[in-house]
Amino acid sequence: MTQLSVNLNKIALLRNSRGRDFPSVNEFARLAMKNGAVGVTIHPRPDERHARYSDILALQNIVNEFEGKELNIEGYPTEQLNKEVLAVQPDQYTLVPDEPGQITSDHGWDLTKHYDFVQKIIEPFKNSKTRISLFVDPDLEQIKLAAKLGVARIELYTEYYAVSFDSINKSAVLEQFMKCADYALSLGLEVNAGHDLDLQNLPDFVAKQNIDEVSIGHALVVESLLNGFEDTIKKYVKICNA
Ligand SMILES: CC(=O)[C@@H](O)[C@H](O)COP(=O)(O)O
Ligand SMILES: NCC(=O)COP(=O)(O)O
Repeated sequence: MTQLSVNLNKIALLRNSRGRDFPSVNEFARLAMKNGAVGVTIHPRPDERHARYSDILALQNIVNEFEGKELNIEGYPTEQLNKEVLAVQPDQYTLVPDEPGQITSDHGWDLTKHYDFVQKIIEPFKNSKTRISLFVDPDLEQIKLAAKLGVARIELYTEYYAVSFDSINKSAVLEQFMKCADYALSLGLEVNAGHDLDLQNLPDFVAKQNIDEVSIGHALVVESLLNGFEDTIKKYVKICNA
C-alpha cells in the first residue's frame, strides 16, 4: 500500500500573500491527516516564499497530535536547513539538489559528482530519529549510489512520468520507473515518489509498483479548488489504497 503525504507549500504560498495566518498551514495539515494522509510535507526554500523554517516545528507539533503520522521535510541541505531539521527531528528529511532561486525542483542528485558531499551531510542524522531520503531521477546508477550511501529511502522524481502521461511514451516511461523501483527494493531501499503527480496520473503509477509514499501538493491544491480539500484528499487516499 502506498501512503499519501500532502505537500502544503501552496497553502503556505497563499498564507504568505497576506499578513495573517490565513489560510493556516497547520489547520490544513490537520485536515489532511484526518482524511487519511499519512502526514504532510513542506519544502522550505531559502527565500521562504512558501514554507518557512518556523513551519517545521509548528507542523511537527501538529503531527504529534496524531498517532502514526509523519512530517517530511524536503529541501536542499543548506547549513540552516540541516540545523532546523536536526533540532526538530522530523520523521523524514528528503534531500533535494535545488539551487537557491529555483522555481521548483527539476532534477535529482547526481551522486557520481556529489557522493562525498551527501555522505558528509547525512552523517549527523545517523544518530537522529530522522530517516534520510534522496531525491533521484529514475536512473539505476544513481539508485546504486544511494544504496551505497546507506540511506533508508529514495524519492523518484516523477515529472518525467507526469509529462509522458498523455503521450505514446507512457508505457515505456512507466516501465523505466518500475525497473528503478524494483532495483531500489532489491538493494534494501524503500521508495517514495513525487512531483507533478495528480488524480489522473497517480492510479497507473501506484498500481504497478511498490511505492511507500507519494508526496503531492501542486495538483492537489488545484484539484481542491474545484472539488474541496477534504474530498480531494479522500480521492487520493482511495487511489493509494486500491
Ligand atoms: C522535491 C519536489 O519535487 C517537490 O517538493 C517540489 O520541490 C515542490 O516544491 P515547490 O512547491 O517549491 O514547487
Ligand atoms: N516531493 C514532491 C512533492 O512534495 C510535491 O510535488 P508537487 O505535487 O507539488 O509537484
